[in-house]
This record gives sequence, structure tokens and C-alpha cells, in this order.
Amino acid sequence: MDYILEVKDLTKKFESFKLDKVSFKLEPGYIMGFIGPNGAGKSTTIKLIMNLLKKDGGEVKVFGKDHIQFEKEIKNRIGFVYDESYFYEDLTIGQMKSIVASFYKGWDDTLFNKYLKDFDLNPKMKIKKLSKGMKMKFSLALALSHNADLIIMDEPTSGLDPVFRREILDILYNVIQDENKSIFFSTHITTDLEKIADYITFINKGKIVFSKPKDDILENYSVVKGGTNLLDADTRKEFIGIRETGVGFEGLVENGQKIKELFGSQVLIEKASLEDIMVYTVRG
Ligand SMILES: Nc1ncnc2c1ncn2[C@@H]1O[C@H](COP(=O)(O)OP(=O)(O)OP(=O)(O)O)[C@@H](O)[C@H]1O
Repeated sequence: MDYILEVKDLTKKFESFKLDKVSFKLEPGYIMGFIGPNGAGKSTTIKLIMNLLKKDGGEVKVFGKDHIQFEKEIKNRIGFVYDESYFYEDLTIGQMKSIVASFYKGWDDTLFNKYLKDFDLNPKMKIKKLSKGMKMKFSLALALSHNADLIIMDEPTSGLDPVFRREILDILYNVIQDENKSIFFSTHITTDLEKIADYITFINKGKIVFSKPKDDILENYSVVKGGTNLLDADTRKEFIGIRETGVGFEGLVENGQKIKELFGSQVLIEKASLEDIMVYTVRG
């Protein structure tokens, strides 16, 4: 199997945080969402993949090649959207575009102008006058205009309104209709991933909780609701996380069948959303 992105045992130590042997793989033609709470290590992972930070251990291969040894060649084929703006604020969109375009072999000006139009961006506008959402749109237009085979984005939809977010998701979906291209992006907006992601990689406290097909995840995890009288030391062990309220409890389980056998009709079992899975796993 040829992977477009292969991360193996990626490790980075900061003073008070460790990214601990992070591993996952992405095949061509798919979208992988990268989720996790604040401070889980998403941006650090992305910066390490892009070699913007020096790793302490592990391996990263992009298009089957080492990400440092073949950095220049690889970056020509990556469209990168970063959560911190790296633009020169005094330049206009058009001027900044010319600088960025000069780095890429496959730059497509026609496509870029189409995105500017779609995104309602005026090339004469100075970058410092753009709102957060407009800057994000500009970053996206740049990332999508050099025929990249892999799009890597750190929270591309944060700060965007729901209408534009939906538009972005449609654009991303169109990108992967070319089966040689893939998208890897981090986000807090799990409902966006429910719409378009094929795979979900979930990171918590620097460790991967899972990296699996979205459909498997949504099929396997359930939220169980019932009375607190059902909870004791043994039954609690069945849950990944539990929330108790005045009227009963809600808990996340990976195998709903076992709970069904245990509690029968005393509980209500519903499919878990990605948000449920994230919240209950993080809270425990
Ligand atoms: N350059 C650095 N030096 C020291 N610690 C750092 C550095 N960069 C990140 N960290 C720490 O590493 C941890 C992970 O940060 P990271 O930005 O990767 O999280 P994240 O999952 O992207 O969070 P968020 O969703 O809030 O953006 C945090 O505790 C952060 O303080």
C-alpha cells in the first residue's frame, strides 16, 4: 500500500508536554480529520510534519519520502494552511500571491483568480485590512492553487461562518474526487468532519486515542442513558466516560451490545456523535 502521509512514532518533548509516539497513515483519495481538545498536540504534530519544528524521534514520510531529506520536493506538492498568519501585512493580496506563487512549480493563476472571485476577495486589498475569515479564505486560495497532492490544514474552518464553512467543505470534497489527492486537517468542529471526513485521528494529551475510518467509529460507539442506581464499581468499568446528572447518567461505551445484555431495557442506547466521543474520552 502506498500512503500519501505516514507518521510513525513521532515524538517531541517540550518542558511541560510530550507528543508521544504519534502514528497514523493516510491513503490517497481520502480526507482525514485530526481532532483533540485544546493543547492535545494537533498543531505540534502538523508543525513537525511540515518540519517547522524539529522532531525528537520517529519518522514522517510524505508521498513515500522522508519529509526532511526530500523537504523541497515534498513541499511543492503540499498545500498548507496554517492557523497563524505568515503574510506580510503591508502587501496586497495580489502582491503576496506573486511571492507565494514563485515558490511553486505547479502554480495556476487562473485557478487562483477563480477562488478569489468565489471567495469575494479583492486582489487590491491590503492584507492588514482583511478580517480573520478573509485571511483564512486567502490562505485557502493559495493552498489550493498549485495543484497540490496533499492539503494539510491547521483549523481551516475556525473563525468562518457556517455558510462559508459549508462552501469550504464542498471545495475540499471536490479536491479529493481526484483519487491521487488527500486532505489532512485539524479542527474542533466535529460536525464538519461528520460531513466529509473518511478517517478520524483523535489525539489526547499527546497520544493517539484512535485513527480509524469514520464510519467504523460512528457505528461502534454509543451513548447510554439510564438511572444512577445501575452504576456500581463493576458496571462503571464498562464506560469510557460517564456524566451523572440529577436525573440519571449518560455514558460512552465502545460496545453497545454488551451494555444491552447487561441492562436490557433499563437503559436507552443511542449512536454517539464525534463530539460525544471526544468529550467523554477526554473527561473520562
Ligand atoms: N514551542 C513550544 N514550546 C513549549 N511548549 C509548547 C510549544 N508549542 C506547543 N507547546 C505546548 O505543547 C502542547 C500542545 O500544543 P499544541 O499547540 O500542539 O496543541 P493543539 O492540540 O494544537 O491545541 P489547540 O486546539 O488549542 O490549538 C501545549 O501544552 C503547548 O503549550
